Amino acid sequence: MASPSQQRALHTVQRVQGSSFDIALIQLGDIGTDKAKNIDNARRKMDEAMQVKQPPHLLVLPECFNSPYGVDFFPEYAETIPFRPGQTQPTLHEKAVSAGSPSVDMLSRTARDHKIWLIGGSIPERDASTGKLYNTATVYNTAGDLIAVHRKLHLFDIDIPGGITFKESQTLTGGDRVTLVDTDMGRLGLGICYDLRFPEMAMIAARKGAMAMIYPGAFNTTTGPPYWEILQRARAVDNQIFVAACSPARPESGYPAYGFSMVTDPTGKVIAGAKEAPETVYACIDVETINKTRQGVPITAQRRFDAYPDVASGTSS
Ligand SMILES: NC(=O)CCC(=O)C(=O)O
Repeated sequence: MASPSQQRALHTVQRVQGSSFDIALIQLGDIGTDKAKNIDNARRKMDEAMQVKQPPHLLVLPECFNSPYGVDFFPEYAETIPFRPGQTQPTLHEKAVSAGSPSVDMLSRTARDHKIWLIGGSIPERDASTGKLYNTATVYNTAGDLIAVHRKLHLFDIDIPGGITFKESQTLTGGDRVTLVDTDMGRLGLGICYDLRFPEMAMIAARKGAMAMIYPGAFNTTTGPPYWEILQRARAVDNQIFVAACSPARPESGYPAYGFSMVTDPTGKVIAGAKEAPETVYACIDVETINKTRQGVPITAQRRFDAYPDVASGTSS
């Protein structure tokens, strides 16, 4: 016999609150060793992405957009970000642009100039008080205020003989929390690249009402083909949410970023995507698709937490 709370859950399909919005993933090319050039290039590509008939409400950049992706580069390219994880008040635009981080300065100005929401990919971050380095995504509202950061939680430490060996932990420290961002459009979950492999983050975000998981990323030509798309579709289907992941384009040399930025809907269908070359990917995150998917296949209301009590039930708030 189901308990009263299970009975209630059986009849309540979890509806997501929010409004539909357009997203653009900027698959940047030419990320090189000249940091100022990387920052200028990102700004130019974002300006271009806004020159369409129906400009997007949210822009997303790739992982490590201001620096080559490599452990030896992180200490040199790291910037101190004027926002601490867990901070509840935004860092206002004026403070963000005067804090001495050229990347934050550019991102904050871009969000404000275009009056858009912006997930500024990620950059190597140096914590001002501990000196530790992180791989960190920053988020801006339409006034250019810095409203959230996500420090990559799971560091990319892998060793595939004959494929790729990478050890972010040689120079980086992992973050310590799942990041949810409340926007005008609704709640978003945020992860960075390797975080995509850990279903718990997306599950927690979805149970707490996120309508999409957004991942700045940089898979590579070894792990990209077998894993990049299927991981995104799995996160989307398991949680009946949208998933968007933004990569750099495939470079001629250096870390072989995979490309293939894409947006997946709550049924697991890839609704927009790029190939290897630089490109901006546009898609609509439609709340009603989430609600329709959940009504048709009501797994959000059918979970049997009585049978797996060690898995937290989460909350829709
Ligand atoms: N930048 C990253 O975290 C890469 C993750 C990756 O390639 C993977 O296979 O996972």
